[in-house]
Amino acid sequence: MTIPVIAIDGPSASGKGTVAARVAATLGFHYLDSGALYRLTALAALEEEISWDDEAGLAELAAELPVRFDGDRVFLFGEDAGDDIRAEAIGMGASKIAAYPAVRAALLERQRAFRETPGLVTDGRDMGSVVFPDATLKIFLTASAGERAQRRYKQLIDKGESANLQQIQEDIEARDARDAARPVAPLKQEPDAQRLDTTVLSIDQAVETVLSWYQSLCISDR
Ligand SMILES: Nc1ncnc2c1ncn2[C@@H]1O[C@H](COP(=O)(O)OP(=O)(O)OP(=O)(O)O)[C@@H](O)[C@H]1O
Ligand SMILES: Nc1ccn([C@H]2C[C@H](O)[C@@H](COP(=O)(O)O)O2)c(=O)n1
Repeated sequence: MTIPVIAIDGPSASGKGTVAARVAATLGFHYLDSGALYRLTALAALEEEISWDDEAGLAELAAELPVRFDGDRVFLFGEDAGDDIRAEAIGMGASKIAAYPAVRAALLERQRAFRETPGLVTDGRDMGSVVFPDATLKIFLTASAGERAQRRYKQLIDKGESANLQQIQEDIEARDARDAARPVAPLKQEPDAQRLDTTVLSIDQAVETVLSWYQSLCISDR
C-alpha cells in the first residue's frame, strides 16, 4: 500500500508549518518541516565554521547532520536548536545554501525517510515537485506579502522580540525572490498543486480546507 503524503509548499510565513502540523495532528500522521533541515544545515555550518559558500563542505555536513526531531522540538548535536534556527539570519542562510544542488541532493533521502505509516504531512518549497512527486494531495499555500509580514511581526512581538514591520516585509520578499529564482527546485506553484490563498482565512479555516480536500480524495478513491 502506498503511504499517503500531503505536500504543502509555499512562500515564507504563509502559514505552511502551522497548517501542516495541525493537519498532521488531526489525521494522526507524521509531520516533516523540511525547511528546518535547511535551517539546521545553515546553523551547523556556522558552528562548524564551514562557509555558506562552500557547496561541497555543506553537502557533506547536510548528509551527516546529527539531527533529532521530538514532537515540535528539534535537536542539533544533542542540543535544543528550535529557537536558534528560527532567527531571520538563519532563514536567509538556509535560503542561500538551499540553492546548491549538492546540498539538496544530500537532504533528499533524509526527507523521504519521513514517509511512514499511517501517512505524512510535510511543508517546504519542493515537497510536491521533487521530494514527493507522487504525493496524494499537493497544495500551494500562500498569502499576500503584506499579510505574511504582519503575521511574522505579530509572531515576533508575541515572543517578546523587537521587530520592524517594513524590514520584515523586505526580508520576506528578498527570501522569496531568491527561492523562486534558483534553477534547482525553485519556489513555484506546480500545475498539479491546488492553490490555497489564506490572506483572508483564519488558521482554522485553512486547516479545514486542507482536511476537506484530503477527505474528498479519500472518498473518490473508494
Ligand atoms: N491563516 C492564518 N491567519 C493568521 N495567522 C496565521 C495564519 N496562518 C499562519 N498564521 C501565523 O503566521 C505565522 C507564520 O506561520 P508559519 O510559521 O506557519 O509560516 P511558514 O510558512 O511555515 O513560515 P516559514 O516558511 O518562514 O517557515 C505564525 O505566527 C502563524 O500562527
Ligand atoms: N523544501 C524546502 C524547504 C526550505 N527550503 C529553503 C528555502 C527557505 O527560504 C529556507 C527556510 O525554509 P522555511 O523554514 O522558511 O520553510 O529553506 C528549500 O529550499 N526547500
